[in-house]
Amino acid sequence: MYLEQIHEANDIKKLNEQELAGLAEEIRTFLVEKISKTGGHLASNLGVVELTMAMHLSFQLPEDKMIWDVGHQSYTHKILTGRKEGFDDLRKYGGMSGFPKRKESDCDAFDTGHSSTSISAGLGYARGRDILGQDYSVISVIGDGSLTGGMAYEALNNAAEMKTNFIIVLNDNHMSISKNVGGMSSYLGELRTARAYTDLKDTVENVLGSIPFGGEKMVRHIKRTKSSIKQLLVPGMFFEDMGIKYLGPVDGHDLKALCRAFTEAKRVKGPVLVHVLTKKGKGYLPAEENPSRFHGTGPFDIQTGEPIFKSGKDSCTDVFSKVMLDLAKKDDRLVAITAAMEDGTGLAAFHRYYPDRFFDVGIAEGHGVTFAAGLAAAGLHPVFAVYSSFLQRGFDQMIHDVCLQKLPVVFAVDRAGLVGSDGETHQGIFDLSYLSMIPNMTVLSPKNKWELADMVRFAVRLGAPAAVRYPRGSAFDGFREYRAPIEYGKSEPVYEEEDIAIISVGHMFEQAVQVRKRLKEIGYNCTLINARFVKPVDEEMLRKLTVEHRLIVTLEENIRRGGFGEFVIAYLAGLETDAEVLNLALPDDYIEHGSVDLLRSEVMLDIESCVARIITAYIAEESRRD
Ligand SMILES: Cc1ncc(C[n+]2csc(CCOP(=O)(O)OP(=O)(O)O)c2C)c(N)n1
Ligand SMILES: CC(=O)[C@@H](O)[C@H](O)COP(=O)(O)O
Ligand SMILES: [Mg+2]
Repeated sequence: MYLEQIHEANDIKKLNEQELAGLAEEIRTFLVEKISKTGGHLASNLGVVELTMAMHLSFQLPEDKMIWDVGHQSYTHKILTGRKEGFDDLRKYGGMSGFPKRKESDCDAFDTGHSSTSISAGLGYARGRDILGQDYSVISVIGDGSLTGGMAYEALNNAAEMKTNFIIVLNDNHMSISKNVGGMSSYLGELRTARAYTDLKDTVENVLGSIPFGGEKMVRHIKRTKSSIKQLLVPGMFFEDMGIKYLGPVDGHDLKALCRAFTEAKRVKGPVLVHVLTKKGKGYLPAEENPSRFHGTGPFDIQTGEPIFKSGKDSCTDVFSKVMLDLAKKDDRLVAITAAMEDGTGLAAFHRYYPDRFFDVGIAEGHGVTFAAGLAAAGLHPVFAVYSSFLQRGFDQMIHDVCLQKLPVVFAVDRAGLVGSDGETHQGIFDLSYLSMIPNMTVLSPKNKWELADMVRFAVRLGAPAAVRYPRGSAFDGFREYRAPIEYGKSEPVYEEEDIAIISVGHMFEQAVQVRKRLKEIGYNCTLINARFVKPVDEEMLRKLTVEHRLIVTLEENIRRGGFGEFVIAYLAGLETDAEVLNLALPDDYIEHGSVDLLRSEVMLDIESCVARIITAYIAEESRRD
């Protein structure tokens, strides 16, 4: 009933105190109902309902700029800025994004998706405002998990120096996706109990102050000095010492306290950090009890919290998870690294069985890569399991720290290709390009679950930098009998005919089989090769194909630029051959959210489009020859 009164930004300011309490409750019910149907990031959103409401009560939109780190917690912000109808199509193709998008609303000040960017972007806004002589507030909201990312510290360091008015909200729910890790997390843990420090401060001051002859002087001295005692008495010293005013900790579910804190924050000249304590999953018991499971969820039953769709098949992540356990049993030098994604990358079991050989470095992919390089230099066999789009953060480290020294780090690149509903920021569509261009890097991609297992084993044995890339979701379980041992740089012929040859990269194999089947039904002869290696490419195979084929088709779920197909074109251009090459790859663009099937058809990479494009190219090639 209160939600009905929210049609656009700032409408929330029309509600009174009692109505606001009702609104918070309605928002939570709304979120649980909607996300139980569409899936989405539930737990983080339930945790920031009051925080978001307080921000919307305290600031003016779209004039003031709110920047949500990662942005997975921006659902209440979307509701309060007139987008509640969008939740029926949340993260569906053509529907509302699960992250802030400037193109979606003028109240979304900055697009996010990858972690730890909000302070940098906010600071940029704040300085831009100053230079242009404008007057608005900038508020960056960053979680305690995202505060494990290096960019956040680079930005804090810079903010402290710039001294411009800038509000940083630290949403501390004591959780990343899994348990938060690291020294800053422990420090925040101490600040969380700052109530105790405040009490202690009062007690110490009272006791000392009551000492006759000099007690008050001691209190004044303690307050002035930067001693460890002061550290005990003043929470947030880390930030304060840097030059960033610290306010808090504030109960993140107490709307009045939050609004008071923002009023205070607005008065501060220079950067200020408001430390807010929230509970991830608040208000929905299954999410409160298991925030990791409800961090990002598919559709679920509200009563039980159980997922509605359960795939009977192993995911690629499951396969990787099992191989790692098997490898660890035989190789006591094998170590595993994750950047805050132990569940998502399938390393939770490894963590349980081999806690001393497991490292969660926090949301710190760049550090993770160089840390792995160090482990390798020390004689260990590190495997860094990481999502394709997040590994973009470790690009220089792969070049400079791993490959230049030929250190044997294995990259298990999960979520490669289209990931679906997370959209533009999370599609793993650049890795074949950025991995293949690095000297000394070997790049493999499996056609099915058995080959995935074989490739991980191969990569660990290789003793040189190697990446194995595989997609989100179910692993293809066909073609089990095609399991010839992996040979360095060698592809795998699956069907050998003539006229048309399809070279398929990794998980596109399942679709390539279907494409070939259709072509055969129409009357075309068609060879099918599983590339296996994206680097080095099997050049001998390419040369052979040119002899008996008029059209060579490459199929990959990566952008065309710098991908496998582009290499094939360049290589064949250097040979004396008449064979034409058709690259079936992704366009030079960002690809939005939606189901993978829909997205593939949108970019003409679904079965029907591939068949049509191949026939068109073949006919063009025929007429060229005639
Ligand atoms: C660079 C990067 N690495 C990993 C992720 C995946 N990720 C999304 S949210 C999240 C946890 C963030 O924790 P926190 O900031 O505390 O927010 P909370 O979920 O607790 O609300 C992680 C690891 C990401 N989005 N970006
Ligand atoms: C917000 C974020 O970056 C993660 O929560 C991501 O959405 C996880 O994706 P998966 O669902 O593929 O694990
Ligand atoms: Mg958190």
